[in-house]
Amino acid sequence: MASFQSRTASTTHLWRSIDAFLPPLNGRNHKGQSGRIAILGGSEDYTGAPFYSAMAALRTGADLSHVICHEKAGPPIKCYSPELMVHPVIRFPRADEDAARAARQQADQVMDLLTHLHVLVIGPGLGQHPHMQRVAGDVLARVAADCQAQAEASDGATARPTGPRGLVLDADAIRLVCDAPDVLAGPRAPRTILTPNANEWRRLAQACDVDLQAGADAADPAPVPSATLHALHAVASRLNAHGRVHILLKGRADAIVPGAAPQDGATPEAAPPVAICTTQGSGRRCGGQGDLLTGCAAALLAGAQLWEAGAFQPPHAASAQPQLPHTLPLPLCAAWGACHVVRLANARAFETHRRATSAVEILNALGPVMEDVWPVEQAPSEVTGVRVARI
Ligand SMILES: NC(=O)C1=CN([C@@H]2O[C@H](COP(=O)(O)OP(=O)(O)OC[C@H]3O[C@@H](n4cnc5c(N)ncnc54)[C@H](OP(=O)(O)O)[C@@H]3O)[C@@H](O)[C@H]2O)[C@@H](O)CC1
Ligand SMILES: Nc1ncnc2c1ncn2[C@@H]1O[C@H](COP(=O)(O)OP(=O)(O)OP(=O)(O)O)[C@@H](O)[C@H]1O
Repeated sequence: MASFQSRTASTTHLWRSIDAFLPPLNGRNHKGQSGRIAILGGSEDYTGAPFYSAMAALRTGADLSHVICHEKAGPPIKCYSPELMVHPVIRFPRADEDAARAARQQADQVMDLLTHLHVLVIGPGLGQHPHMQRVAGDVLARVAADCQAQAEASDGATARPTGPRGLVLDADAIRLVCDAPDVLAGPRAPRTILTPNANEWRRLAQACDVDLQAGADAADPAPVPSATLHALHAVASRLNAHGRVHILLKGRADAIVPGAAPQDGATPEAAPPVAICTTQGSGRRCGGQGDLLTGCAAALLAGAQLWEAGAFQPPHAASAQPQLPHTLPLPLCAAWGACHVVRLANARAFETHRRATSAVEILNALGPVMEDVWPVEQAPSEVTGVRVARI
């Protein structure tokens, strides 16, 4: 069995990637060009989760952050923050309505809202109500199919997909993948990061028929045991055999593993790159940290995809296609960067708030942490004074 640990991605390469695809603050971009994100989640019971996710995306540098939620979640989320655009388009069907039809119609409305967005997060606060799951499952399948179809249509042409080409799936959305493990199987499926916690991971592995006990060695001293890394690779490969799906397993050390990527020219038995994040957080394990992580990952994934499309190149750049000095998958780098900053924000919030640290303090620490990690070096504006001209 190949050793995954020996192929652990060096953080130097991870840093270089994230440095490259963090949207530049050069005053040339207009609103939205550094990332347009939506969170599909938020139900009657859970309104905090989509708020944390959407706000974390903004604090990580995305320009626009939407929440698409149940009608009863809309008012509270709108009251939490004026910065979020909240669309409470999901409602339970009336007794005289055809439930499947109502779900389809609401999914249509959601799809309309997704036009021109870069990354969609599904799951935070979605809940397990069959109607919420049905609408979200329909949206997931349609985003996957649209991305595939539009990528095929644009081969050799300049047309670009108009819906999200990146997905982050967490919490209750992991159930959707468990129920339909082929939903992301296409060779041009959206680049997807699944972010299971230990509980969700067990469910996902079971749905993919991957035995978590195979090769398990209780004496393995690695932060993430080799058997777990193999299982992560097996599950990601089962979900997509073309390297489009990455799994970020959260825990004491976070592990990010891509599925098989035959297009990289790697031999089938070669081990894939793996990123492990052991950045010091704190002992505080309050709810909502996973939600913050999804928003950060979405913003960084959007940046990565925009960078790849040449969106951050200066005008008249010699090449529209930027290059990295390595072949680490972009979602791997984005996911690792998100783990790193959320852990740092946890540690920073804990310095002040100690046992009282909760998700809102971690959210508020994200801005200072982003500035520590990626300082903004100079004022973006080229305007140095006021000029009055006669016309
Ligand atoms: N403010 C809000 O609005 C928030 C809303 N949220 C939303 O709530 C919804 C449900 O999310 P969830 O996490 O409670 O459900 P799920 O993962 O099924 O856990 C069920 C059981 O699994 C276990 N367990 C959990 N983690 C584990 C671990 N690491 N390692 C091992 N075991 C673990 C644990 O059981 P225990 O072992 O303690 O008996 C737990 O009781 C979802 O929509 C989410 O987005 C949250 O994001 C929080 C903030
Ligand atoms: N034992 C741990 N030690 C240090 N950091 C951890 C630990 N467990 C999780 N984390 C950090 O917290 C982040 C969120 O993981 P967690 O397991 O709390 O997710 P979750 O249960 O899905 O969260 P949520 O409450 O938002 O649903 C992880 O990415 C990781 O960085």
